[in-house]
Amino acid sequence: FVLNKWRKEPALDHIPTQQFPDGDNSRARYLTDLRYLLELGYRRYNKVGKAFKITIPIGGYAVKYRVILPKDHLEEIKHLSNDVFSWQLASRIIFAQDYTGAPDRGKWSGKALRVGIHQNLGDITTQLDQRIVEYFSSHLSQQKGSVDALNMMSFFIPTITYVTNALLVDSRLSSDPEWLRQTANFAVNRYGAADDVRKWPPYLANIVAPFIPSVRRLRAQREYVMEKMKPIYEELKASGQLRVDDKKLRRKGTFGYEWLWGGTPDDVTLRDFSDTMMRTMIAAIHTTAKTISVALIDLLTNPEMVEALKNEAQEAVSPDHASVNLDKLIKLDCFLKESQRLSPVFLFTMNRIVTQDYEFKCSGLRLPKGTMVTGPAAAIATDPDVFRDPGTFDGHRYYRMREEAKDSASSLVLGMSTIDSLGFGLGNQACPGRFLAVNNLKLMIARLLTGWELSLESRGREYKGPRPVMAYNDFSVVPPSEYNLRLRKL
Ligand code: HEM
Repeated sequence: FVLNKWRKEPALDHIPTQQFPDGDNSRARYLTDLRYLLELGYRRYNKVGKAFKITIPIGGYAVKYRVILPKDHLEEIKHLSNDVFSWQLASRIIFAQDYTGAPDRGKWSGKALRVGIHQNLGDITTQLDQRIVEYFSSHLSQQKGSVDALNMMSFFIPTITYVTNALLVDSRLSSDPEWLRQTANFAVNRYGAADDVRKWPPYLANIVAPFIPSVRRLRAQREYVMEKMKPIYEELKASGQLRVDDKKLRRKGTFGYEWLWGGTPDDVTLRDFSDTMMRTMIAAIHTTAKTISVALIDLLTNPEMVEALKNEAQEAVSPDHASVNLDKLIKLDCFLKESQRLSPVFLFTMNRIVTQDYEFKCSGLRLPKGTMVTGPAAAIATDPDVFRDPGTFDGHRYYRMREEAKDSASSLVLGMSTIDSLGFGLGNQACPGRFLAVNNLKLMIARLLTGWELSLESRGREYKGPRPVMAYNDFSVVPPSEYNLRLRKL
């Protein structure tokens, strides 16, 4: 069986392998130093138009290599359909879904989410702001001069869980503490279950999986979501909204489940609908929490930026504090873009599995069916031919770039994906929730900057040192937990 499995591995001998030059290619090295490996391969191969591959030394993956594509190859595949370069299949492998039982991606869900967010973004932003204010008011000290010190991920995960839930599902669920606890846990469990499964060789993983505690929890959570979504699903089905011919009207709604519903196929099942809700939460919560935690560390280790962003935020918040004009938060947008450039949540994005043999038009490179490809997001973002002094954090970098290139300034905003800015992926399978994420991030930071004096704390003392380099576990950033956010109420 093992030999058979090996033989089925797509033949990739024509693509060079990048390894760590000192010969330590262990699992531990891969998990902690992947950024370096990708940068080496990017400079050596991608920069001269060649693809390279890296071994994935983690058991349980159904593929052995990741093929990292140069920019022109990524441009070629960015609009190819999910049926040819499939994110759905890639995520099945990355999260060892066949073993863990994590929910699969519905074919319609990305588009439904993207269109729903696009059509409702104004209302979404108003709701987000109200929920953020509400959450901060009830979870942070309100007395002038009082001080809170918070572990960022421990604070922002529940904040974003609450805010996202209040937007996606109505108060039946968003006011239920058990639902909030479970939704905050999905993402951790999905990664944890995949890691636990991969400790076993693939031929044993299927037998062992049902006994692994994290897998059992994930499977139980999936059933829990379905049970909780059932009344909502039945209500939506009975409402006959899917029979409304005008697609625009179908996708209008106060809550995410309504506009998502508008984009579902007519025969969507309860399983598919509840899996989509679960996957949306998984995709939304930890990514946004990591991004804001990293950004606040970047901000508070660059004191000159704090003043600039605070002044801008004060201009953007209305005199009665009732609303925030996001169009005025240009410097904040540029700052967040720089933070994402240097410490993206994912080292690579555009993970896809090729579903048929494919030959690139731009180079003639052949990829056999079943190959996993990806785009070197972090390496491109630190390429000196693209960014001057790329290793330095420069909070005004994108502001200057936008001033210098007025015609293309719109492509430099945080939510826009381009080949040099792959933090949210690229093309028709790029993150469908990114404009919501961007507005959420800006609102949270603007509200924090105008309501509190912010600083960093390390080991109980104010931290005034340099910006720390962010660590990665496998391909995902780990905001350093030794820095707490200190807030003094203004
Ligand atoms: C700063 C926060 C976020 C980051 C950095 C991020 C990043 C990404 C990336 C890189 C992808 C894969 C795209 C590709 O490979 O081309 C993705 C997919 C996705 N994102 Fe986001 N995202 C964020 C927030 C959100 C939010 C708030 C939502 C929902 C409201 C969301 C929903 C999704 C969904 C549904 C997918 C497709 C994944 C799937 O179906 O498995 N994301 N995101």
